[in-house]
Amino acid sequence: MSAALLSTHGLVAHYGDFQALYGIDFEIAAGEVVALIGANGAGKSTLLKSIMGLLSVAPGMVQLDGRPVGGAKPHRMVANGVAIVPEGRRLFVGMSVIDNLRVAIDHAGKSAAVGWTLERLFALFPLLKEKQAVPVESLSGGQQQMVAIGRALLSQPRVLLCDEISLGLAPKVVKEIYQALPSICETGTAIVLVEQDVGLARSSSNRLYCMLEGHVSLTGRSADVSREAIGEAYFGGAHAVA
Ligand SMILES: Nc1ncnc2c1ncn2[C@@H]1O[C@H](COP(=O)(O)OP(=O)(O)OP(=O)(O)O)[C@@H](O)[C@H]1O
Repeated sequence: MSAALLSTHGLVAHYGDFQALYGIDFEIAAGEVVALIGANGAGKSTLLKSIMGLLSVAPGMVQLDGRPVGGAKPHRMVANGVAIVPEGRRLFVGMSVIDNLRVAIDHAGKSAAVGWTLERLFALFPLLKEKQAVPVESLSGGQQQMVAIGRALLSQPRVLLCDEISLGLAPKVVKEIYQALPSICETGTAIVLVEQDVGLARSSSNRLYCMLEGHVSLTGRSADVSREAIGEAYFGGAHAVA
C-alpha cells in the first residue's frame, strides 16, 4: 500500500468506565476503499467516531498525512478533509434537499482539489437534482441516504467515513449507492465503509478490517481473505459467513 492518508495508532476509546476499543492500528491510502466489518457491538462505529473527533482520544492516536489530529473537534476534522455519513443519516428535517446540501457547502473543508460541486453531485445522483426542492422527510430511505452522502461530499472530504449506508435499504437502491463509490474515489478520496453485509463489504473494498470486541481480529486484501478466515475473525470461533 502507498503512504497512509489517514491512520490510527494504538487507538483506545472509552464510554465512561467502559472501554470500547483496545489499541486499534488502522490505515487507509488516498483513493482506497477499506471495509470495516464485525458483529454488532464490535466497535466499528466507535472507531469512526474516534477518528471524527466525536469521542476524545489522544492526539497521536489519529494521524492525517502523518500529522497528529486525534481529539480535534469534528468541525476541525471536516476542515482537515474528513467527513462522516452517520448511521441513521441525521438530515435536517423540515429543510429541503438543496438546503441540506447547502449547509455542507457553507461549512466545507479546504481540500479544494477534491472539487465536489452541486453539478458533479447531481451527475452522480440525478435524483437529487429532480428532488432538490422537496423536504428531506418526504424522500424514501435510499433517497435520504443519497442526500446524506451528498452532504458529506460537498464538505470536500479526502476521507469519507460511511457508517452502514446500506442499512434498511432495498437491494436495488443499495446497488445504486454502491455503484457511486468508484466515482467518489477517482479523485483520490478514500472511503472507510462500515458494512454489515460481509459479501458486499468484500466485493466493494480493496482491503478490509474485521473487528471483534474492540480489537482488530483480521485484516487483509478483500480479494485474498477467505470466508473461513472472516467467519473465525467475525465470531471469534470457527463459523462460516455468507
Ligand atoms: N454511547 C454509548 N455509551 C456506552 N456504550 C456504548 C455507546 N455506544 C456504543 N457503546 C458500546 O461500545 C461497544 C462498541 O459499540 P459500536 O457501536 O462501536 O459497535 P458497532 O461495531 O458499530 O456495532 P453496531 O453494528 O451495533 O453499530 C458496544 O459494546 C456498545 O454497547
